[in-house]
Amino acid sequence: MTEPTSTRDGLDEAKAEWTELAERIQSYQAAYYERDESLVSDAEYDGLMQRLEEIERRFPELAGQDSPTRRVGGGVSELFAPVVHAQRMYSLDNVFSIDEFRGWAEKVARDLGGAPAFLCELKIDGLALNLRYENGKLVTAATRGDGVTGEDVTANIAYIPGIPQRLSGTGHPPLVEVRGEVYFPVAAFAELNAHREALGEKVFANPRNAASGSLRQKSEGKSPERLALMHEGFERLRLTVHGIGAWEHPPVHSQSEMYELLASWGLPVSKYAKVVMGTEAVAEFIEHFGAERHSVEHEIDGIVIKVDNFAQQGSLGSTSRAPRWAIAYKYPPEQVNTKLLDIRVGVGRTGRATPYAVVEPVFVAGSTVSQATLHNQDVVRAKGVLIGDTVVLRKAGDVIPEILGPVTELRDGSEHAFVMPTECPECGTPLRAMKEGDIDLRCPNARSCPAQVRGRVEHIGSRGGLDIEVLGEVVAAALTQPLFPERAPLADAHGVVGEAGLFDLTVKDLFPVVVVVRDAETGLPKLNDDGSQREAMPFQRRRDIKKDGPFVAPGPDISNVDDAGSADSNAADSGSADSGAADAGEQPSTNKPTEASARLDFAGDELSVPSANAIKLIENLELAKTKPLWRILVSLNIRHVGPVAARALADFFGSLDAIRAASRDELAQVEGVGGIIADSLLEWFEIDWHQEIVRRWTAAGVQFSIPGHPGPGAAAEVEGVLSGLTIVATGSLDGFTRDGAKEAIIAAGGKAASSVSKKTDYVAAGPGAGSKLTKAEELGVPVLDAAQFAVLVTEGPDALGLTSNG
Ligand SMILES: NC(=O)c1ccc[n+]([C@@H]2O[C@H](COP(=O)([O-])OP(=O)(O)OC[C@H]3O[C@@H](n4cnc5c(N)ncnc54)[C@H](O)[C@@H]3O)[C@@H](O)[C@H]2O)c1
Repeated sequence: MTEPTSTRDGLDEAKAEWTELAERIQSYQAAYYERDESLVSDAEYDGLMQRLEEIERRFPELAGQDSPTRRVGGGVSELFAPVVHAQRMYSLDNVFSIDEFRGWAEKVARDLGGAPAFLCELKIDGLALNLRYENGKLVTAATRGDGVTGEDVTANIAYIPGIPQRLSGTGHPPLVEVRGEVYFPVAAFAELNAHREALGEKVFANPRNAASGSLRQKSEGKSPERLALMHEGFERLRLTVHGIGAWEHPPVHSQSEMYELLASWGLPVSKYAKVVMGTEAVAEFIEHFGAERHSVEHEIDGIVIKVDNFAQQGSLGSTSRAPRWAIAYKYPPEQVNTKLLDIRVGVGRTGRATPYAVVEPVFVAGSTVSQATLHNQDVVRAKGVLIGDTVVLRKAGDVIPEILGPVTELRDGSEHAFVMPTECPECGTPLRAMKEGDIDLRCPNARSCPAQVRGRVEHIGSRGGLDIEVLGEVVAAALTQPLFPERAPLADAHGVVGEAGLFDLTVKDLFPVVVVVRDAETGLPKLNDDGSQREAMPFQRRRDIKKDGPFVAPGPDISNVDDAGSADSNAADSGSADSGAADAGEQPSTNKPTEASARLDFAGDELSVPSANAIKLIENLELAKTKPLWRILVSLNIRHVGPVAARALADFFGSLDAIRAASRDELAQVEGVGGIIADSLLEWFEIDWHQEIVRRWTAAGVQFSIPGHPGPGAAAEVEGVLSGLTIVATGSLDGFTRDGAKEAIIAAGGKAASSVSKKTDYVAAGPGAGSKLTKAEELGVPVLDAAQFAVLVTEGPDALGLTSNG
């Protein structure tokens, strides 16, 4: 028996899916076009549209006139009078890869009988506007609406700078429709949002929604403050023209020529548009602006590629939704929606308590994001996010992810506000502001808060400190074990952790223990791609590794633990629920820090198979004792004393004793030190437990002086390729951090100065260099780029073949 046609081909299922999709898309369109809210991310929306198109390709009978694929999304709100466009306004079809673009270009070339010239433009993420000029005078301004009828926003347009009420020049046609995009420059968007927030107005999630929400406003019923805010919005909007509508017999033959004509009439056209031949040139344009996306003053979500010639545009025509002579290439999204699962607080090296968002893991701009910092409780309040909200998360390139705000329309009442804890989540000490008026809260227990000790120990091992390969975040955590600090290798006889005992450690102290991996600066647990906490066991011995299973500790203490599962459940019940790492108990994971694993150490002295890491750490600590004085100074974790200040202090004074003996003035006058660092040093020396660190490190053999240094003032000159030369580094130099550039100069025997004078021999300048570069040019000081600078610090000035200043 043959099946009925409809079910045989899966038409019924397809129809059900189509209906559901179409309804969802329509509800998203209503929120987006009418209320300026994005209930889902653009990428998700585009995905739904693509799916709808796919279904319609298989079942063309489903693609009726009312399909979202056939219509220009958008409508006309009752707030505004309707305006019928003289010529229809279109949307654009999309491609999401260069290959897809090539496919489109091939089809166009086939239809035209040859490859056309393409006009490449930035796709501005704003709001489409239609300006109707009659004999050179602006008559109406309207939004796109459904493409046939738009909303009359003429009154508001008058306030937007750069939109002429009357065209300049001559030769204006009786009627011309000019189309363009109204947008917020990125900087203006941030400022507008700040003002809106201060007035208790809804904050916009992105510049496109802000442009639409700002333009589509009425003055009726607004308080004077809100009217002022509305006008501020208008005045910050800008227009870029990107097309024409009705115009009988335009006097030019191509869109690019037309832009020249419109510009001559005083209309704002884009400076980025470019006519190119061939798909490779288009691909280059796409790649170029993909990399330079953030150097453009407005948001772009892609590139629009148009057939430049009007006659060719005409022969290709349009569908009911979009022209066939243009296509939008969309860049991968930088903004996504996800769920805010929780807001937790981390404590970093300096004791700062930082709220951070735990979100449902989501892939954006090349990686999976599962958390984002929220800086402090004011920021949480300002963003208006509640735990349980759907939030907009943005990650642009390599920039750290940021929560932009909530999607308030999706709230169901189950969300709740974040309350900033009053106590340090890691040690329970009451948090407080460092200074009056300081919004950041800190844990004042600098001495033994495990979070702070862990951060300091990691800093000691870092490249800018003693540069100890094995002493990274994992080992630092293991040495200070937050779940059972009193059992940590760095705990003293009273169970208090601290770095004083670092150089007294022996291999025996380094027992296997499971640790939660955390960030030293923020104290936030690092997460795996699936959102679970990252854990590690740095001192695992070979025989501890149980085949095919999680780690189980040997030894008498855990003889009753037969598998890791029951060890885990012990941990969840263990009495340390209020310590920071107790979070671990909430995460599904096989390797939780357990009391059993934290204890296993004391299984006895026998370390028949010691951990390779443990041996390496002890060896490296031994070597570190005689590292250069500046590295030892950095390792003391004195506020503001980084590698540059530490080198200056070490070179000038030659020993920690001499630094301690110096007055504030003597410290402050050293080049690269100054008042703030001098104060910080004096404060540091006053604290007992800091003295204790120095005493114990000294007793363990750490060298706090430069052998043979002649004493304060007689800085031991480093001999090198830059001896006798003064160099200023400014701007961002590729391959060097700011401190790194100075360090490189000093290490090569040069003097790293911070201001440019006649005595300066070279200035190395990268992007962002400001007045120093100008000064260098005025004084005729040779200016080097990053590549030349790299040669200078390694091979010296001769290798550059340049003469220095003077
Ligand atoms: N997140 C949501 O809920 C939601 C809902 C609806 C729409 N959207 C977004 O809007 C898109 C659909 O909107 P659309 O129909 O306006 O299409 P579109 O924004 O993808 O492209 C068409 C528009 O691009 C604009 N544009 C910008 N620069 C241009 C240039 N140089 N040349 C020509 N046009 C230019 C024009 O205004 C034109 O109308 C979706 O792809 C999605 O990104 C999102």
